[in-house]
Amino acid sequence: MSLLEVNDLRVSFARRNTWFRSRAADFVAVDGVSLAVAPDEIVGLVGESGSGKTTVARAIVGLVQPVSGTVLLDGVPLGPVGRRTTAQQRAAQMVFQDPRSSLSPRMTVAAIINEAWRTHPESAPPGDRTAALHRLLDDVGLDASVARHRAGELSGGQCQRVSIARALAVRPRLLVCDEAVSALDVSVQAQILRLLVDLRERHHLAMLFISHDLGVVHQIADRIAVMRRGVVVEEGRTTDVLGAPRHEYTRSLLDAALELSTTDAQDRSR
Ligand SMILES: Nc1ncnc2c1ncn2[C@@H]1O[C@H](COP(=O)(O)OP(=O)(O)OP(=O)(O)O)[C@@H](O)[C@H]1O
Repeated sequence: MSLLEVNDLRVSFARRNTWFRSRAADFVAVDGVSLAVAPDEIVGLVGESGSGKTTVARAIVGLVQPVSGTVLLDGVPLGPVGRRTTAQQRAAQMVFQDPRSSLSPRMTVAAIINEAWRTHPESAPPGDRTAALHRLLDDVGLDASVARHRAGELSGGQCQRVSIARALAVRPRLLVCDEAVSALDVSVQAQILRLLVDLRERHHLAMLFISHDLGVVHQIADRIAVMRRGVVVEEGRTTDVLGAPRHEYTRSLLDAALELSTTDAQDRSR
């Protein structure tokens, strides 16, 4: 059985007609998306900017209310936004693109993790929290001394490790990573990707990994779903989708990625 199942999800946003100060027809950002993620599986969600990837992610974790469709975790439908149980809120955690803006720069790393435990006390470790905090930091490849630092003093890669630790602190089943490595240098990107693959194995985590970068998704995803204008146009095993794309849009994304990497290589050789 799938851990996450999204069925026929539809999300729209109200639009205003500024000329007549009236309400225009709603804009449909996600138009009947279905996808599934098995336990321990990493599914990549790709597509160009504005295709609706983040909106799908936000609907899964309960940050936006869909017009219709269902999101099931372990076969259980998740409630509407604001009415999910705490266990449901914990189960799917999101890791955002820009770790510097998703962490409060003045808070220490210890305070950030403790806040997650305060929000979800049922996931807080019994006994010595300092030891648990250090284990958590070790889990994401950070030294225990980082606990005392404020988020604003850390590098982008360290901040993203802290964001991942904060998500792990509440013992989720699914990580929804939205462009989680896009703001990082290529070498740091590779380290964070390795960490995510590692965590999947150690914690039996499933992941929905959203990225516009096919190269990155190729490195991490078992399966890929390709979104265009609110619709999934193609999905399958990563090697199949990227090796022999069936949809013209996937082919155009691949061509664009190839062109970009050729230009990069030429720039580097100059
Ligand atoms: N809160 C909102 N109100 C109005 N329109 C929105 C809102 N959130 C998203 N949209 C619109 O929905 C569409 C899909 O946006 P979304 O952020 O999901 O795409 P995306 O594929 O994640 O793109 P990007 O990678 O640039 O974030 C876009 O046209 C966007 O402008």
